[in-house]
Amino acid sequence: MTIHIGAAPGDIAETVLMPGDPYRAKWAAERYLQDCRLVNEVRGMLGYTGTWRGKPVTIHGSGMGMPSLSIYANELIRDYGARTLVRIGSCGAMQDHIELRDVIVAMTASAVSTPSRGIFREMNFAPCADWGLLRAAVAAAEARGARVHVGGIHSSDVFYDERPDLGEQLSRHGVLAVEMEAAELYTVAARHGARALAVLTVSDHLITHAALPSEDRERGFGEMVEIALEAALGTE
Ligand SMILES: O=P(O)(O)O[C@H]1O[C@H](CO)[C@@H](O)[C@H]1O
Ligand SMILES: O=c1cc[nH]c(=O)[nH]1
Repeated sequence: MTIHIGAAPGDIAETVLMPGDPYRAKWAAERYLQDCRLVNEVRGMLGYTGTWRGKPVTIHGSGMGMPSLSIYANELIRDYGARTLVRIGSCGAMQDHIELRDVIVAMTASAVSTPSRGIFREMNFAPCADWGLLRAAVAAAEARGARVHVGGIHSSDVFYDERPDLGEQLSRHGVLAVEMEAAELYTVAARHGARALAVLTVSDHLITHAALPSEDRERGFGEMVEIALEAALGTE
């Protein structure tokens, strides 16, 4: 057990899928895993471990925002031995050609700051995805005919953005979408020699203001989960 995870040693698989929403973790675990059991519910941050195609996998919530994700990623890697962490999240599209429910695979994540920012002092560290996971996720997405976009995203500290000028500059520089965790996930994973990737589903559009309801954000993103499972486990 750690401060924030009640799982016993050995209860967490080396491969962990991490949605922000703990109820998306429950939905995905019950839908996709065999022999799935609850391994954590401290603070309501649900985590489940089971198997997918016979391979062990944990699906564990990260909470919203990088400080929350950072706690879980650190404990999962350092205390439970997680080696592959794939975020399965929602995001807001920042380009005209992207549509609701499209899948985004994040090569890199720009951020004003991350909980790891202090380590780098004057350096602007560039958090990046694990290449093998990224390649496998894109292959899985293309094989199923998903509408998939691969590129940079923005990991924001805020959902309600008071700096539209910043988003405009990022859109202008080709950033595909905004979410709130990937930059710290990539940074923590890199620090500990683990593999990380974010596979996201577009839940709302910052240009058109189209948006999906919260029920879809909890239970409507099966394609993303399947792509993440295939990327993390299908190639091992
Ligand atoms: O759907 P999840 O994975 O929570 O991700 C996105 O949704 C939350 C904001 O509504 C933030 O956590 C953001 O990153
Ligand atoms: O962080 C997020 C997630 C979805 N949509 C947004 O606009 N921001």
